[in-house]
Amino acid sequence: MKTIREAFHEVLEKGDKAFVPYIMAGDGGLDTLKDRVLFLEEAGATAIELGIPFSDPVADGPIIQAAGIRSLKAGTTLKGVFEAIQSFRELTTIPLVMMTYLNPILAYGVESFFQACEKAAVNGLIVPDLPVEEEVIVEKLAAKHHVEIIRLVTLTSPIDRIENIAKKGKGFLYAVTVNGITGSRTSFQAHLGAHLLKVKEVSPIPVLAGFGISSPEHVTSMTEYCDGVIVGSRIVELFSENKLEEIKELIAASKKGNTLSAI
Ligand SMILES: O=P(O)(O)OC[C@@H](O)[C@@H](O)c1c[nH]c2ccccc12
Repeated sequence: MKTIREAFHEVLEKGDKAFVPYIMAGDGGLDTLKDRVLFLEEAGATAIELGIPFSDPVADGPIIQAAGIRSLKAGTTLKGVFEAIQSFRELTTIPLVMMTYLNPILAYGVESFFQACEKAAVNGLIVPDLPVEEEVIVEKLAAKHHVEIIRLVTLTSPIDRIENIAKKGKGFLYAVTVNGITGSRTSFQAHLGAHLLKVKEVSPIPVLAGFGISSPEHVTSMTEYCDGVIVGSRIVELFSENKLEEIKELIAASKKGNTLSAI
């Protein structure tokens, strides 16, 4: 099993860019999780971001919210997700990054949560409603159980704050590309490329762009300015429509020598 650093190093050294798909755990039933993870790994994902369904997902757009509701209706629990991961984790080599709001972690018990992460070999954690200033709540336990906290920076963060966050950051830095919630966009701000280059300049760890990326052309053009992309809503949508070939095309666009022209 690779660490986040090893997985990214391998990809970037080849001249490819990283591709991290987001899936909602338990969307389609928890038994689909293994197949989806293995499919994404086979298709060339560098790591997988695994969402935990939550009743009040403030940063999620409509597609991911709907996936969360489907998953909760299917009876998904955090405990169930850990058990599912454990059951197939040995078959995978790429890192798993869990994305959850703070509340489910507190409800599970912070220490038990990190113990379960370690047992299931979860490498990283994204907690969108955990401000850097309050990370002390989880920092020590995360380190003890070998879970890297992935930090987010936004378009409106001043560059010195971005630099601070990047320097404290582990794994990779998540550069949010739009103001607002997750979900597909047709266009991005004109100065986004310059912003991403600036973030890259101050970050000692790989910078991945995420939010709104939904086509192979987006992937190609975004990766000109950073080390890779995270795609959520579009992947969730394509899985629910069973359009697996389109998922492969999205991932392939992050690899060197892909034939798509940038937009
Ligand atoms: O769905 P999009 O626009 O492709 O964006 C990725 C995003 O879904 C995923 O990383 C994510 C899902 N929920 C989140 C909450 C906060 C930050 C990030 C996320």
